[in-house]
Amino acid sequence: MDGLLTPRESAKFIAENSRDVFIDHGGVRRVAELLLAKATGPELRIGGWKAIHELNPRGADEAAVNWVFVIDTLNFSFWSESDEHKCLVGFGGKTYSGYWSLCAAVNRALDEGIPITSASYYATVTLDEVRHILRSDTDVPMPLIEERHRILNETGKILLEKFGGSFLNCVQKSDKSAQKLLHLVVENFPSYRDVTQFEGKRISFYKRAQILVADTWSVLEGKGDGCFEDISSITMFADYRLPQVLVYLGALKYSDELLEKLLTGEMLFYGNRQEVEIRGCSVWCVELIRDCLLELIEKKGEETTGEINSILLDYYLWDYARDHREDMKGVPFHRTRCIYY
Ligand SMILES: Nc1nc2c(c(CN[C@H]3C=C[C@H](O)[C@@H]3O)cn2[C@@H]2O[C@H](COP(=O)(O)O)[C@@H](O)[C@H]2O)c(=O)[nH]1
Repeated sequence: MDGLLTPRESAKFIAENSRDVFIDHGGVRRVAELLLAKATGPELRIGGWKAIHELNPRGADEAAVNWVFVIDTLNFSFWSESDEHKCLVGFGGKTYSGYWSLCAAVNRALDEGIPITSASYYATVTLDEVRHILRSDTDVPMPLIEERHRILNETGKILLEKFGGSFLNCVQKSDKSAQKLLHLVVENFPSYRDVTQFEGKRISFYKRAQILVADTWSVLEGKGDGCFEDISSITMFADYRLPQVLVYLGALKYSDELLEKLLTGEMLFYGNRQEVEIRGCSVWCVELIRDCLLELIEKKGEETTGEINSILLDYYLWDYARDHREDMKGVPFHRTRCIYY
């Protein structure tokens, strides 16, 4: 699309023109110092994706790549009105909420013999079947079930028509370029087109497309078809958890007016100025944290296992938010109901 800014350009432009969201450079440095202590640990490396998360596939084969594709096609909007009443999914003796409830539901379906990761199945899956597959153990269903059904049918049909029914074919068409894969995804799959406008410019976040590239890189362990030479060009993924944790850690600040609005639980519509500022400033904030961290590692002369990029920082901060849910209770996340994040 002409005049469309890349996610990185969009984030920089938004941060430079934001009125209600601000990056705190002292906070950026403090987060970089927090991460420095982890720089040589198991979290800030590609292997963490499998080692830390039991629901993620163990394999690196075509089935694992197609698991990632269907998960990231549905990877949006898990937040519930009240934290006490939410969708929960039991699997393997554990109970999962939020994003993990989706992974648990997909793994439960596979265990029940439902081929939910096969495009030939989900291209024509019915709404009732999707309701069964994503069913909650509580009386609160997973949000946006109808949209998830529509997107599964749409995405499955396109994968069958254009990529022989397997996302691995799409990956192989990218010639080991993360940017080429990102653009193949957004050009062919409409539900991934996370674009809007800000101050008269057309901006892109591509949150689900970027996390799809990142998760493909992770599931393939950065090897073979997943050896993207430009993987570090992928920015952090603009969801609703990362802003919350960046505010909690002091790297991001909201104006009093915006904070008041979020504390009352008011919804922000997709593309609303303040919603765009929250997402854009969060992406730019993580870029600055990464730059600061790489400087600190340089100064310390520390050897790290492989390059630390925005993907690994994002994964770490997202897991951190999960592990500190209680401590973060006082910091609101922004409530936008949409299919993009
Ligand atoms: N920025 C960013 N956002 C991420 C993820 C993930 C999970 N992905 C990786 C992490 C571990 C696995 O290994 C996956 O590879 C989900 N989300 C978003 O969060 C929201 C759900 O939050 P809660 O309601 O608390 O479950 C929703 O918008 C969802 O889209 C990530 O990593 N980064």
